[in-house]
Amino acid sequence: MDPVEKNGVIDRWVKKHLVLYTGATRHPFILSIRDGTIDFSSFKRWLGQDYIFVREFVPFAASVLLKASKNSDDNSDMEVILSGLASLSDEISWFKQEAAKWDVPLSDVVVHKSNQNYCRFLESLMLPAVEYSVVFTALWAIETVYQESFSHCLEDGSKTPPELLEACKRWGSEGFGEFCRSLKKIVNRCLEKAPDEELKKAEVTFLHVLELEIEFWDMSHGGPK
Ligand SMILES: Cc1ncc(CO)c(N)n1
Repeated sequence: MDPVEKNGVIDRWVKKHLVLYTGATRHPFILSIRDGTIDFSSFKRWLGQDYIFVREFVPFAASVLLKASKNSDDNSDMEVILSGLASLSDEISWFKQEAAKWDVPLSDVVVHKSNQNYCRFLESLMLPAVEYSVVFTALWAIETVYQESFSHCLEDGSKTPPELLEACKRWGSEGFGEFCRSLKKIVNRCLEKAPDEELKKAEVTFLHVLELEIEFWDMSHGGPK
């Protein structure tokens, strides 16, 4: 393993903020999928809300792509982000299919407050003035929380209901894990070179993503509406 990856900024931050990080990646909602006790009405609520989130996430990812084309000193960044965007197209189709299967009408989902806050945060990051390393930190964190959460539901010994396996595999699969590792390498490289003030901003952004992810899971968790 290369030394940058082993001792990179990201690993330091994850260690430093482990309680919050674990709060986002081992949330009761995810644990209830893993132990098979999940209430399907919670899953349906998550499905409808996440479809809305993902639609907002597309322009955010596109804004990161735009920044990569202007600011990045490594040509391969763009290819990594582009592959992420391509899978988002597939993901939107999946949400539509899945929603039809579960009878979740996507056309009249009422956007929940926590989701709205999260989408507003994404919008604030799309502004041209927000640094590449800062938005890339957010991109990495957003994807990684899902990767760490859903892969946990696929580990040996988990009792994930068969109906939810496909959802877990979308983000929990080895392929998505590889994508997240590519993102992490890019963030670490950007942060190595970032001035202190920018580094501080990126760390605050990381923490903010973790908080918003926890609120998103909180919103999804619980019994029927
Ligand atoms: C809330 C949320 N966070 C992260 C992801 C991963 O793309 C997602 N689909 N939704």
